Amino acid sequence: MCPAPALPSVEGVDSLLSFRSVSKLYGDGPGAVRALDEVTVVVPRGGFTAVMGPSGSGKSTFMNVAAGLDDVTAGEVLLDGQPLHALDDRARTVLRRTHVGFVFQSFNLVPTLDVRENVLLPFELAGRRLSAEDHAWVEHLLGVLGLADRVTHRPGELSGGQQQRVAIARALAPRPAVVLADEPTGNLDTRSSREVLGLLRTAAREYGQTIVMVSHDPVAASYADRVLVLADGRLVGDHDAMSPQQIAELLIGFEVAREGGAA
Ligand SMILES: Nc1ncnc2c1ncn2[C@@H]1O[C@H](COP(=O)(O)OP(=O)(O)OP(=O)(O)O)[C@@H](O)[C@H]1O
Repeated sequence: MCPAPALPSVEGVDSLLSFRSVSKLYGDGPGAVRALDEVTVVVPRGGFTAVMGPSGSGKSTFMNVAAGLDDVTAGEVLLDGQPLHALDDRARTVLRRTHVGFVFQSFNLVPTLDVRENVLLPFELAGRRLSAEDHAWVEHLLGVLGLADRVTHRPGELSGGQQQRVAIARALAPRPAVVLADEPTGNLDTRSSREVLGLLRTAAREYGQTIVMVSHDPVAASYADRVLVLADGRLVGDHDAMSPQQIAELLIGFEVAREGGAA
């Protein structure tokens, strides 16, 4: 299996995604919600980054903005060196198709396509023929994710966890430069979760893919080599790899500080 295609490095460092003072407001006037508040961060190529934080802290907004699915209110986002705000919708779509794989909280599978067709959809959309290595990688993913005996089933015939695994296979299949995964293990049992997390770690370490994963789960985040913490739209933590216990303590610390601040 060959690594993800090499892409030019950005800004002198090998960064794939960077946020510069990014703010995102929903609505305006006194009722506006500041979902991201002056977030500045550089995500290096080939890293596995977990994004954590309480409900409503801005994690999904972070992912949507990173992918150019949502516009920022202030600041800028660069994906593979390209400032997203400077691209029109078509150029953003092309950039996403060539560089980004998604695992959404809602799996966004195509109900009329079977498992294999769903997994191969990114190739179809990009007009890309599968190489022998692509075929081998897709079969490997279907096997590791426990989907080999489900390839002709449609999403409606699968459990929630199986659908989630199809979404993960689809995101990883074309070996995109960056995979944005929002709670990718949310519907999975312990064993399937470990397999998915191991796969994401392999994608980063062995194939140089950049993984950004939102999770509430300290065990899931402990597979990452970096942990970002958001609270009220602000980046309040940026840590190297930690154990599940350390992550749990960190999150409890932030909760206590917030409650103290709110009291
Ligand atoms: N389309 C929208 N319109 C208005 N407010 C929004 C919209 N999307 C998100 N928000 C608000 O922005 C803030 C951040 O939301 P976001 O979904 O990014 O949080 P999150 O950390 O992903 O939450 P969760 O863990 O519950 O999924 C929240 O206060 C939310 O209510």
